[in-house]
Amino acid sequence: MTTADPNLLQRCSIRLAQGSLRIGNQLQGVHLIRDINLLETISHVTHERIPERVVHAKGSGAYGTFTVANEANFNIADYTDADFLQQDARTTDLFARFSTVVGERGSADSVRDTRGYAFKLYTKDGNLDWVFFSTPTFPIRDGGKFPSFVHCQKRNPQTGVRDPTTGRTSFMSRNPEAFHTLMYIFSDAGTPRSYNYAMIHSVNTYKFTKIKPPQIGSNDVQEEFHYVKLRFIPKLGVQNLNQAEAERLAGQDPDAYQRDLIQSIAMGQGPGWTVQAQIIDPKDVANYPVNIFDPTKTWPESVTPFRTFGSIDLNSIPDDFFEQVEQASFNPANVVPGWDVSPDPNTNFTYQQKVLQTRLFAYGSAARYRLGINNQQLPVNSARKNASPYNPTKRDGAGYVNSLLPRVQPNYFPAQGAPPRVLPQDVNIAAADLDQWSGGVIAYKSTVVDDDYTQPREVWESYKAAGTDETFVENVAMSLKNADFDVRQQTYGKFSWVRDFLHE
Ligand code: HEM
Repeated sequence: MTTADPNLLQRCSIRLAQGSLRIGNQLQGVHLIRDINLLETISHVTHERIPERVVHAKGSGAYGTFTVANEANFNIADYTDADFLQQDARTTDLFARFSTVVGERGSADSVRDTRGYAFKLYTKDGNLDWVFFSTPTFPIRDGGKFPSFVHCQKRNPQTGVRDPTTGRTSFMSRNPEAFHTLMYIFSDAGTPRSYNYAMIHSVNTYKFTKIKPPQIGSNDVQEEFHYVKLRFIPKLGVQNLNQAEAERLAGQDPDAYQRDLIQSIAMGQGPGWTVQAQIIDPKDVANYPVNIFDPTKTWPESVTPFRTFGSIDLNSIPDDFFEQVEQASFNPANVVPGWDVSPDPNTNFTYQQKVLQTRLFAYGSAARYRLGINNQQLPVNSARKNASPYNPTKRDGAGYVNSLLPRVQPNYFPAQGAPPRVLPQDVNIAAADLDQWSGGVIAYKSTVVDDDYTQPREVWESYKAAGTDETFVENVAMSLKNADFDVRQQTYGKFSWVRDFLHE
């Protein structure tokens, strides 16, 4: 009657794994509260679920490495003093999670959507998260629109059904800054062959930073920076499904992308990406042809070419999906010295963008709700043991284990005899004019101008040149076929800003 399993329930053996202790015979008996196994295992199964991510709920994860691989006559270390980028061929371990945006945890992988690509690089200076997309742009440029942007793609709050009248097109047609992103989502790039075959883009603008040594006779340490966008090119090539193939696959195998990721790694043929950067000097921003902080825009390659500086390769899969993939939490606010967020500066541009700044709050908030205040101590999220700096004031709270902190350390700083936990010197990070702000509070709402359609038109011309324009129109039509007349008209009307042909 005894089944010994030392790994369960505080390591005590299970006495009655599949039955229960009861008084009385057979089915007429009543349970005993001393049936510890029954009480513990039932309590555990009723607590198994945690909230799924409000977006990007369906995802897959894998481990791998980032390797510095500079192209000829280029050295990324000229722009950043991020430790992990200082030497060619230096490798850094990483964890990656790939996802769809809209669907719930059980939804199909191959539906038309953007794909999320999140990377956690376990650097010596702590964790750096790159939380990126398959599309080069984002549909909104004001964080205040994010709740509506999410809800419009989710289920109708009355019926629980996802329907096109309350859906993506209804919202987007009233927020035409989204149309550049829709140009990508409604091409076959909206249904990649699997996660392994898609482009990856940072979308938001970040900064590479580098500390300049003090001038002779001065102690003033200055930080110089360059604005940067990243792009990763799949080593397996970009491969997409058409609408019919994607629909068939969604029915046949909703987990097809996840399966492909796992199987390709198991066979030693895991996916990889070549990592590239577009880099802009802050002094060139004012006269740049587009607002470089607008996530609905791309930076023209003809003006700012991509430079290759690294490679990402995935080589192993987590041994516990819930522990490592479901409990992973990424955050663009997880930065390391040498990489920083862009400030979305308030210059003389006609509108401001606050998407990245909204994100800096949103991900930590989501992680605290989903995983608790000590989410960063979960093994997949925590910095590696050899990472030097840490913050001793982040102590206690539910689920606190903190095996990474040296024992017997004060929970404040500076403290007598404690090791250094802060950067050795104060740095003047407000070095550039673009980082100086002043002004009053304004209630701001972004407006759409004709120039917002310039890049969508360019994308449309590229489809015509490649012969994929018909496919794009079919994909739009398929997604709108069940929508209300008004929504269809509104959407086609907005696409006519892109090109009259689409309106016909
Ligand atoms: C205002 C804009 C945005 C807000 C407020 C926002 C917020 C969120 C939230 C709350 C989550 C769930 C996090 C969690 O539960 O752990 C999430 C996930 C994610 N977001 Fe965003 N997001 C925004 C824009 C973007 C953009 C522009 C990108 C890409 C460039 C992006 C990429 C991702 C990815 C890849 C994930 C999944 C992370 C994972 O695998 O756990 N998001 N976002």
